[in-house]
Amino acid sequence: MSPSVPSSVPPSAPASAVPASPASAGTAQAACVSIDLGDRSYDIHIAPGLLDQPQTWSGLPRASTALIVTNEVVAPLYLARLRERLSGVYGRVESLVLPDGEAQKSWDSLDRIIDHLLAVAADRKTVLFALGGGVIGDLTGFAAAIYMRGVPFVQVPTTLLAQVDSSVGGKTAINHPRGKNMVGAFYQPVRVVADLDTLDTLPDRELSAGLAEIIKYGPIADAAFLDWIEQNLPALRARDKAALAYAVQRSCEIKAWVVGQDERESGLRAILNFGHTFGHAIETGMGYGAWLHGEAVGCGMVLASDLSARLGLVPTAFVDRMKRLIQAAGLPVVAPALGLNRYLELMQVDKKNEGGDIRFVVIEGLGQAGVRSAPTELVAEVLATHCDPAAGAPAP
Ligand SMILES: NC(=O)c1ccc[n+]([C@@H]2O[C@H](COP(=O)([O-])OP(=O)(O)OC[C@H]3O[C@@H](n4cnc5c(N)ncnc54)[C@H](O)[C@@H]3O)[C@@H](O)[C@H]2O)c1
Ligand SMILES: O=C(O)C(=O)C[C@@H](O)[C@H](O)[C@H](O)COP(=O)(O)O
Ligand SMILES: [Zn+2]
Repeated sequence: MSPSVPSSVPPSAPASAVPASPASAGTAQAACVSIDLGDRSYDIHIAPGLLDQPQTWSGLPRASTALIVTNEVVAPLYLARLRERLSGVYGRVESLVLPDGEAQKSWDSLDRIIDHLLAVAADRKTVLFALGGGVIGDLTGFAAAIYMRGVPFVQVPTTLLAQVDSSVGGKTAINHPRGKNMVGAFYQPVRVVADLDTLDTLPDRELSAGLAEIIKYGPIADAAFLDWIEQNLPALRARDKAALAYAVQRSCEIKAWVVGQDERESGLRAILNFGHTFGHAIETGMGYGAWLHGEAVGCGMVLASDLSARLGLVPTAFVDRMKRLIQAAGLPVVAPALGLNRYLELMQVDKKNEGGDIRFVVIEGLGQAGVRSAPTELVAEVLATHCDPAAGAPAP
């Protein structure tokens, strides 16, 4: 089955709200994107300054206790401010500060969250707040899904990647040494609060990682957005707030539109995995954290674009276009030489696979994606073209 994208992607924001070029740089527009999932529907709030506004935190599920889960990098930056706001809402505001890094998406960290909840006698109404990037979001979301069979949680994403992707859609997980996100649950947050001002403190390398997932939405669903990203890449890299606001909003609109139709990835949702079959293999094969998720996805999109071309679905000019854009975003475009057999072994556990066939998200035309298996010889050609033994981990 090939879940191609239907022709009607969600309409773009009104032209007046879209920064058309770097010349129109300015202040960010506040936006609210809704994700329509029946009784699991929720809003994604996107604006600068949200963290400190009392109204951001009103209307959440009532409870006596809130637990903020964050990490050692984010806590000194934002924990006190979130705690202050939440203490006006909840009688007791607890916090748990974990170490930083992709390696924390583990049984051990999950156990620490569950143990902390039990130690503070958190009841089944306790609300969890995931304050941080995708690692904290995926981990806290999974803890929320399983603690007492499910407690509400709020995503407070503080990386670009988390604001445009991981905080939205309810995929929660931890990693396994054999594969990314291998243990997890579909479990939706009750709200997403994306304060654009938190991006001010993000290192450049992490900003680029977020750009990878933004770029992804163009070829899979919205050719006009791909054009816009190309034109506005310098503004995005310079952290122009209006450009970032639009990129976050448009990414969330597209993701909400996809997830609203296929919450549990029975078909269409798989297009959000463009670049991820190769990308997850790179992350796992290199050891979690050596390549950032966004870096591996960026490079993975180059390989998946080339595979699309070799399958005769897009012209080679499209591969060159994607490679140029990904490189210009500050992302690696040369994959590590793990060897064909190791790549195949790693991709053999991909969640999209069916009946032993490795399946890739391919581009079938600008703004349209599908999921297909490919002859091993073509995969080998792609790897031979884009892997280099000199491509170690990207420089921190
Ligand atoms: N659930 C999903 O749908 C989904 C989607 C995409 C990615 N993911 C997952 O997300 C993870 C990657 O997320 P990520 O890129 O946010 O990585 P991350 O969570 O590791 O954050 C990146 C780095 O930035 C730091 N940081 C966070 N906010 C900061 C801020 N405002 N200022 C300064 N530093 C800050 C973090 O401590 C970390 O060092 C991966 O595990 C990936 O698998 C999940
Ligand atoms: O939300 C989705 O669906 C995605 O595929 C988004 C991806 O960017 C994200 O990395 C996700 O965690 C990958 O999911 P997985 O099912 O391939 O582990
Ligand atoms: Zn991803």
